[in-house]
Amino acid sequence: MSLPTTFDEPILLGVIGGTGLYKLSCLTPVAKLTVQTPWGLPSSPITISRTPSGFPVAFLARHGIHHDLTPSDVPARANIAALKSLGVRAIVAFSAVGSLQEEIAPRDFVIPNQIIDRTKGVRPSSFFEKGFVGHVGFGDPFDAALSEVLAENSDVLLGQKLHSKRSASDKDLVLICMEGPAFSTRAESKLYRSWGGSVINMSALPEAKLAKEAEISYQMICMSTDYDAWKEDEEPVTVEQVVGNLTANAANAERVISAILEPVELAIMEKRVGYTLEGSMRYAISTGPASRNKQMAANLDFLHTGYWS
Ligand SMILES: CSC[C@H]1O[C@H](OP(=O)(O)O)[C@H](O)[C@@H]1O
Ligand SMILES: Nc1ncnc2[nH]cnc12
Repeated sequence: MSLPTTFDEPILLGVIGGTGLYKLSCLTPVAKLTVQTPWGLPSSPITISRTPSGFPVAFLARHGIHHDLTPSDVPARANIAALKSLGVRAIVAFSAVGSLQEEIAPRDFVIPNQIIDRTKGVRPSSFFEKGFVGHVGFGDPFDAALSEVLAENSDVLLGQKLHSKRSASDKDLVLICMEGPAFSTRAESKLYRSWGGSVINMSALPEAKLAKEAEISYQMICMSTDYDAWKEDEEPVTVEQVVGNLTANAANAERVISAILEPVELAIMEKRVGYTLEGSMRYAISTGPASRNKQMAANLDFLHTGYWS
């Protein structure tokens, strides 16, 4: 059945699916949008569905619906800009991750609060470039209010643990984002453990940075699929292991998705989530008005309409 290709209401919540999550199977799609942006097309068409109480949710498959994009090739700027253009205020992003700590078992879920960047500078990582320079604060890469709503509502796993930082005194949950596509060596994996890494993936960056620049609240929910390569008594991770654990744990992923969508939508409607960054980019520009590149200014107007025009 072909779906409508337009949708006229603002869509406040976006979900980005990672490896193994190519659609929101708990919801029925009501529209499928192809959104062109100044940074190209997103990884996939954006599917709109409604939650049981009628809130629209926008879903995007990070690697494409057939998983044909490597982590380095994901058009993250187009993905974030496309969601922003639909009115999205908050993004819940899913990711398959390796565990760097014994206590985070494969199939556990993790809501990290910090990131260490181990990408290699090959991914366009900002909407701001030469000719229009802007700087965004990234000390706290994830949105604390969104993270709290997710932590409160995700503890629905059968037989597995949810790891989240609920108070200032809890240990940081640090996500290492590496370039890939090859997995880490054993030596790298041990190095990341010595840095305090909790989990590792190839996808949090630049997604999280771009969401900040777009003034969108962003939090990643990670599903652990393996112990990476640091465990001497185990074979290092393979993609079969990742996919096997994702498949075996699909019911828990569904449970988490079904449990979080409505509380997050409600938090956005009540402005508890999705508004902390509003207006922050307006004053984050270093280039003087007369010296700004006109094409870039036009592109940025797609993201933040009227801020600098
Ligand atoms: C297929 S294993 C490595 C791959 O899985 C994760 O993808 P995503 O974060 O989109 O779920 C990881 O980041 C790598 O891209
Ligand atoms: N060990 C690992 N390293 C990087 N990305 C991953 N995604 C799932 N497992 C991973």
